[in-house]
This record gives sequence, C-alpha cells and structure tokens, in this order.
Amino acid sequence: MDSKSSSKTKTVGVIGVGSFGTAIANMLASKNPVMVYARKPEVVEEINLQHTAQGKALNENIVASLDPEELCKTCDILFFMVPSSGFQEVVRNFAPFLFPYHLIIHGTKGLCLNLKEGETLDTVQKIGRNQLLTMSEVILHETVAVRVGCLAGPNLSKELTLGQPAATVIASKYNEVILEGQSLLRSEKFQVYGNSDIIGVEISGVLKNIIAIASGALAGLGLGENAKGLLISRGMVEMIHLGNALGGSIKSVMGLAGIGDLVATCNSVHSRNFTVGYRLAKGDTLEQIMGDMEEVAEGINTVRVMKAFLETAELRAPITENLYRVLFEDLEIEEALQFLMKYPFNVDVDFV
Ligand SMILES: NC(=O)C1=CN([C@@H]2O[C@H](COP(=O)(O)OP(=O)(O)OC[C@H]3O[C@@H](n4cnc5c(N)ncnc54)[C@H](OP(=O)(O)O)[C@@H]3O)[C@@H](O)[C@H]2O)C=CC1
Ligand SMILES: O=C(CO)COP(=O)(O)O
Repeated sequence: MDSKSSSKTKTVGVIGVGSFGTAIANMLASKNPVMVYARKPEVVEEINLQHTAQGKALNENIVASLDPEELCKTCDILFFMVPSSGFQEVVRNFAPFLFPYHLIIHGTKGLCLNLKEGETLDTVQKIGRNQLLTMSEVILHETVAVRVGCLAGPNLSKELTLGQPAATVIASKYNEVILEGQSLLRSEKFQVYGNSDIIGVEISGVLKNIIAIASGALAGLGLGENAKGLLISRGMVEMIHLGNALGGSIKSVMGLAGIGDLVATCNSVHSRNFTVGYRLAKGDTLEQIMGDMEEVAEGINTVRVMKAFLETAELRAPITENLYRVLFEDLEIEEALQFLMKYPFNVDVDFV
C-alpha cells in the first residue's frame, strides 16, 4: 500500500465549493495548502485567478482543479462537502483514483437511497435500513477507502465565515481519522471533539434538519419561545428513537452533533431548513421555495425518505409524519400543529 503521508507539505483536498465547502476550505487553508475540486471550469478559473468562489472570498493558499485524479494524487486527506443529491455521483467520479491510504471526511447532512437500477422512492414498496445509506456508507460501498469519518455539529457556514467561535465533531471508527481531523481544523475559534459512533453522529446531523424546518414554520406563524422549547425537546426525543432505529447511539444525539446542531439550526435565519419552514408558514409553496433557493435544504428530501422508512419499520415519529403531510400532501401547518398538540405524548423522558 503506497502512502504519501511522510511528505513535508500536506495538501488537503476539499470536494465541493458551496457554502460549507468554502468555509471549511478556508479554515483548512489557514494551516495547510488546500486543493479544491469544482465541476464547473468557470468556478475553477475564478478560484485560481481571483481567489473567490462564486463571489465568496477564498484564502490564497487554495488552488482549484477540475480533475478528481489530480486531487487524489496530490492529497492523502479529502473532505467531501457536496449535498447528498450529488454525493454518490461525485464519489463514483473519485473512486478510480482512491487508495486505502486515503483518509476521507465528509460534511454532508443527508441520506442516499440504495436501490436497484431504475427504482425510485416512488416505485419501491419498502425502505428498510438496508436501502438507506449515510454518506460514510456510500464512501465505503463505492470506494476502497477504509479510514472514513464525518464532520457534524452546529456549523452554520455564514457564522464560520465571519470567524465566530464554534465547534464540531469528527466521528470515525478510526482514532487516527479523528486525530488528523482535529489537527487540521482545530484553532482558537474552532474546537473539534471526537466520537467513535459515526452512524449516530451522521444521523444526528441528518435528522435535526427535519426539526429545523418545523421550527422555521413555528417562527413563521409568529409563535413564541415556549412553542420552540416544546418542539426542540420533542424533536430531540424523535431524533433519539429514529437514530436508534438507524443504528446510532443515544449519546451522540445528546452531544454537539445532535442537540448542539438542533439548537443552532432551530434558531437561525441563516439555516436553509429553518427558512423553508418559515416561508411555508408565510404562504409560499414548496415548489416556489425550491425554485428560488440557491442552496440545498437537505431536510426536504430527508422527510420523504424517513416517512418511507417509518412505514416500513412500523415506527411512529409524529413531527416527521406531520411535516411530510405539510410538505407533500397540502396539510395546513396550523392543522399539523393542532394534531401534534393532541398527540398523546405521555412520558416526558422515555429514552434513559
Ligand atoms: N451551509 C452550511 O451551513 C452547512 C452545510 N452542511 C451540509 O453540507 C452539504 C453541502 O451544503 P452546502 O455547501 O451548504 O451546499 P451548497 O448548495 O452551497 O453547495 C453545494 C456544492 O456542491 C457542489 N455539487 C453539487 N452536486 C455536485 C456534483 N454532482 N458534482 C460536483 N459538485 C457538486 C455544487 O457545485 P455546483 O455549483 O457545480 O452545483 C456546490 O459547489 C449539505 O449536505 C449540508 O447539509 C453542513 C453544515 C453546515
Ligand atoms: O447544518 C447546518 C448548520 O450546522 C446548516 O443548516 P442548513 O442546511 O439548514 O442551513
């Protein structure tokens, strides 16, 4: 197995230069040279000539390439920062050039479906756990990489870009992935925690988006902090039960990637998922919102996927189920809220 980890300069790769990829690339570039991958030639040219990516300022330590092979040859460590909708495609483009010595960390808070050729969520009868893939599972399925990790936590990219203090979790079964991620990213303004429960951390980041959409809807209706406190605590319980059903540990939901990110996104107008809920409550349709949102709100797809999983697993998750009906079946938000207020949640804490 060839490894270049002894080389003096450690160029780190970042795949995807959207909001989050750009923020993380800038943080990495304060310590090491960075090579970013973008699929559009004009984006690569803009980065290399002007040190900006679609108008966002980039550290001069960052160069861009259109070529997955160049990134894989130059970088032992790669951060995949693309939305779940394009994740499998991007990983497949990189797969021929990846070796077991590569260390991969992703920052994607979504799920992929593991279906047969030609099948879609609309055509399959059941979505069991085997048909759902977290992004680390996609990487393990599609490549020979072994040392895989994820990065999740309250990391609103707009705040990171402003240099505001924050923290994240690097989760991996491999301690060296956690240590490498910590050494690359940790700074006076950015704390990096470790967690060995990668599935629990990934699922926490995925599921909090559902609750963030609901929180935006409450805000859009003009409801107060009591309602938000109710939503966040019941949302956390729902995340714990769903996370458990998907193979994550309760402890991870209780940590920074779960409750930490839940609080951040449920309270921030910078959250795209919060914004989706807010705009729905103000009367925009889902089609309008998806039509003019330039950035991804992963929670919309996650609600669809989780609804199918809940039916297959015969589980109940009232916030997710009602949000599905609001997003995809024209249930009014006020009606969903009434339904939730009547739901017989009897026990406050039933997970410890
Ligand atoms: N923004 C945030 O605050 C945070 C985001 N995240 C997560 O990070 C992930 C990315 O989000 P974010 O950066 O905000 O998304 P954006 O919509 O801002 O950017 C997505 C980036 O991915 C690229 N991309 C999409 N599909 C492909 C593809 N098939 N091949 C190559 N490149 C592709 C896009 O390139 P192109 O311009 O060519 O389309 C774009 O550069 C999401 O899962 C999100 O949940 C996590 C924490 C914080
Ligand atoms: O996950 C995030 C912050 O931690 C970003 O949330 P949004 O995708 O809702 O903007």
